[in-house]
Amino acid sequence: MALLRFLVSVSWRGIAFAVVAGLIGGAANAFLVTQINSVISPKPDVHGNWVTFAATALVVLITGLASQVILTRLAQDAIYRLRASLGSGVIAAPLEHLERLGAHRLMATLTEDVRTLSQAVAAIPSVCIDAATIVGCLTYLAIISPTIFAVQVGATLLSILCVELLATRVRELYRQARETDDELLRSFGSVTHGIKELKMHRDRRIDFMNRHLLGSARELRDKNVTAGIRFSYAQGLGQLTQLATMALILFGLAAAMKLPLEQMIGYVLVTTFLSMPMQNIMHRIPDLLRGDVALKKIRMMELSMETPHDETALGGGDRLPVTAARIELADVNYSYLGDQLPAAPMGPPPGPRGAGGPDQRDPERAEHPRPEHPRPGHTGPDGRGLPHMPPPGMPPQVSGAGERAGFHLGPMNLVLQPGQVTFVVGGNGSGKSTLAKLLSGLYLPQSGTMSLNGEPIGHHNIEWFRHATSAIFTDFHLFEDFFGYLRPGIDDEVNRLLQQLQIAHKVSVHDGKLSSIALSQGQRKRLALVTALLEDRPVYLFDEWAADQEPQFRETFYHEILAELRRRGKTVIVITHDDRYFHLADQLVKLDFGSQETPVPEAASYAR
Ligand SMILES: Nc1ncnc2c1ncn2[C@@H]1O[C@H](COP(=O)(O)OP(=O)(O)OP(=O)(O)O)[C@@H](O)[C@H]1O
Repeated sequence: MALLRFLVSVSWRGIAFAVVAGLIGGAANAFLVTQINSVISPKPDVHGNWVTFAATALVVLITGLASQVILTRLAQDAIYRLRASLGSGVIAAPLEHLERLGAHRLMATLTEDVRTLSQAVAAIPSVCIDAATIVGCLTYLAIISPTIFAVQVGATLLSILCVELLATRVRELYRQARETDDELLRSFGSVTHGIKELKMHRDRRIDFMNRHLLGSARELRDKNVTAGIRFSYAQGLGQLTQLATMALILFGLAAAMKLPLEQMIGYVLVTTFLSMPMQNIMHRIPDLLRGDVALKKIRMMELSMETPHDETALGGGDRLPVTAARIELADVNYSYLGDQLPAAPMGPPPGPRGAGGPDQRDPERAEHPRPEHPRPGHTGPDGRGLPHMPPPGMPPQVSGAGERAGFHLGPMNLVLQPGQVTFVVGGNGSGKSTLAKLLSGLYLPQSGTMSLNGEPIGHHNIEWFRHATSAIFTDFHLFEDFFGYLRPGIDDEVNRLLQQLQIAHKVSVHDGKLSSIALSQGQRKRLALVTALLEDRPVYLFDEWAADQEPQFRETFYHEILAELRRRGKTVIVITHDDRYFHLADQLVKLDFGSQETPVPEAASYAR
């Protein structure tokens, strides 16, 4: 079971201790049964006395407690590691992979899967202890009557088989329910983000509720109910098998084989002792099945630190950042591949651990190998071009049924110089933001060369390249703290910038923490600019930054802030639709449906 492998991977020593303690406990439990048996048996055993009973009970108590403590620690440690690994995994995953997964899937994994897995992992300690007790009791049964033992074990295996057969279907239902969870989370996302629209439009709201939110919720409920009922059948079947076995032994086997009374008493005692742990295990199985599904889902998300595209392995982060940046793009192409899942984003080649191929490290991956990530200009194993990817400069192809055609940007050829302001312009969806993600190092070109000060950029130095740029994207996030900037005098620096950007009356900073971020969109963008200016990096990238600013401050931005950055030798990239300011650019890059238009010698020709 993937769940157990996961727990063992956290600490096999801990598991080994817990298992040994559990087995001792199980054996002590069995011995307890012999003690009771010796007292109530028609031929009382002289060895059975209260001191031995008390000593055995103490062993049962201590070993049970010890394995419970060890396994609880282990389970919580596993959950902690999982949370830590998922958190870092999200940060480490390439942006394009996260974009393809979508926020709703990420949220479902970070909340639902982790919660489900926690429940499953937390159930494992008691399951282990119960299993040890069952082993102990069955061993005792084997000693008192090998015949009864054989029948009992046969019947137990039969009921396990019945439960397992039904559990396969139940597992599949839980898997489907988990997929529906993604949809439900997507609907909840629409509720929170689209609350204004839903409130304003009754018919849309009703339709949305019925078809999406309630639809997914109903489906989830039905799947869970069906799974629960099927599992109850499985439990019933298991119980029936056990009762039938008991009847067979008590009323058939005992008479047929003339089993002595002591053996029968021992058997009854053992089954009484067994019923509790067996029931416990049965009740925990749904939790374990759901946990197994959650773990597989987490692995499928490819967010684990073990994945070969782990960005923490990217190079160049420890190099000194450049002070002036000349960025050159030569025949650079980039394509989105639609939204198929699971995706195999670009990433550095697998490290030494992956030398045997990722499939060797994870048997589940071997079952579901990740598709190759086709790149423009690359060929498939048969030597022909791979599907979906247009050759450089060509429009995207419409792919097979159910897949959305991607978008292609390029080939891009441009040079961005220090002390130069470049405007990137073009219609909606022409690829400006995609170019911004390339220029800031969030995406890597799929073909062509992007270089910084003459050094080609790849996975080996992408972190170094990213550190050259301060970017404010259209969908930027504002942190309340100035993470990573806590240097002496930071408050004064920030407050001075807040004054300059005319928002000091709305927000202040104390110990690197902003007093508020409940601001208008324009004010929030000014705060983002504060962070960017604090970074003082050689490249500044603004994606439609001025669009939400009042006319007066827009003037300040284009005439003063950009001029100041140019004067300080910064390489400035401004994505804008505002043609009133095009004449202020040193260079204009115009995009049209992903293609770069022939450079216009006079930037002013775009001006009104
Ligand atoms: N993560 C993504 N996955 C797949 N396709 C994407 C993704 N992001 C953008 N696209 C597609 O790429 C194209 C270019 O998008 P981009 O955001 O670069 O355009 P833009 O020029 O910035 O547009 P706008 O002016 O409207 O902001 C669009 O057709 C869009 O559908």
